[in-house]
Amino acid sequence: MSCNSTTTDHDFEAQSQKINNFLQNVDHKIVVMSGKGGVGKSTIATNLAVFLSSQGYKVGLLDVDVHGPSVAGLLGLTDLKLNIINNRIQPYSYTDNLKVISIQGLLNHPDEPLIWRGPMKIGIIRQFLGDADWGSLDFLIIDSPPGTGDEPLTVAQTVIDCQAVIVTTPQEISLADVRKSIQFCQKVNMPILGLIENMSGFVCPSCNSLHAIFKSGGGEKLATAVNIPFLGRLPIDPSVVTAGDAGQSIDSLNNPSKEKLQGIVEQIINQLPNKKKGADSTMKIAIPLAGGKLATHFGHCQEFAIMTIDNGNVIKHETLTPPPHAPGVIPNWVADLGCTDILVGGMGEAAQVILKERGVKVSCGAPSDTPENLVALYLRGELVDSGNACDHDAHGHDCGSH
Ligand SMILES: Nc1ncnc2c1ncn2[C@@H]1O[C@H](COP(=O)(O)OP(=O)(O)OP(=O)(O)O)[C@@H](O)[C@H]1O
Repeated sequence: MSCNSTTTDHDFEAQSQKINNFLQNVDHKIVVMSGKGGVGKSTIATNLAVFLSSQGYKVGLLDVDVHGPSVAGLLGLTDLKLNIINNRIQPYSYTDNLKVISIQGLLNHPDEPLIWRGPMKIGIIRQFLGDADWGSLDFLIIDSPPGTGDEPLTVAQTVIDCQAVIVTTPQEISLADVRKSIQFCQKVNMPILGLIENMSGFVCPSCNSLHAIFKSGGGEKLATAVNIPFLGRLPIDPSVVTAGDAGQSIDSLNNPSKEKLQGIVEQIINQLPNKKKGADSTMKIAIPLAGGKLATHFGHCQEFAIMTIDNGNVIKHETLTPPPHAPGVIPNWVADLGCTDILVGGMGEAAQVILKERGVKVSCGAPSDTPENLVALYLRGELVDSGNACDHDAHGHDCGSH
């Protein structure tokens, strides 16, 4: 192996580690795919992200359609520019709950075409995942270009636990391509959350009756035939085009399309294994303290702040003394308290393993600050998990991991 390839392998591994660190802090990863172009995949991905974030979930929306990014335009961000700080991409905060990354934010001009081959596309998608400060998320929604090319394949191979939502229109020609998408998901072992039939009939604005212009019901029949959940259908609605062109979400419409999409979002949430997590759930966050601020020595801290959060508000703040330090005792004590999350400076790997096995989300790399400030940063998604296990050799101390 040449020196160059060793360096490249090493860089790839290092980036894979960063990607996995990020993904560990995302509860649900969903890629929106379609077999055919122009079926409304970006419209659905973008609006799914908007609807979920307006329900209080922390959502990241990632546009991996390198050649035809649409997400920024659909959100009215035609002059989107992404900042890079310390070599890390800063997602655009559309709202407090919705962060967005699209290749468009890195172009000099929105109309500039990208003439890229596979490896470059794979590289930028991996950077969007591993070298971006997303913070922790309830949902990562990924808008993929149509078909089964480099982009969906990179997502399937890189985003562990990713699930697919497939969008189709009712015509046979579109359904034929969707069968390919379904087979693609099966081949790469990516679970399918379900199928959405878009542009399913036209509701006449004058008489309110439904006209099956492109037929209707084909998507549902296909979903039943291949035994995947049918998530719902959206009719052809001229106001969806007007809203999309104006950079407004379907949430702003107050018409049947909004209700239909709301129903689809509920179906998606119902399909998720962990659906109680997120906006409506209560969180219990543990923070090791010394002198009222985060203690860097997790295993030997004086006390723990235990903050209970309900719908984004701190409703209880306790200060508890942990049991004496011994291998595995403190991580299990934190889990026994019912904590859902723990914020630490660094933590030994063994302690991290115990906590993760017991369903406690670990966020490393928190600065020495008061629990109130740290929780506020964490809830805003601004506390970035460094993923660092404690380096014992460097610090010469015991983090309570053994
Ligand atoms: N239900 C709908 N009713 C009417 N128009 C719609 C509907 N859904 C999407 N559209 C419109 O169809 C066009 C294509 O939508 P969109 O860009 O979301 O498709 P896509 O599948 O992501 O396309 P691409 O192949 O470029 O990725 C847009 O103008 C959008 O506003």
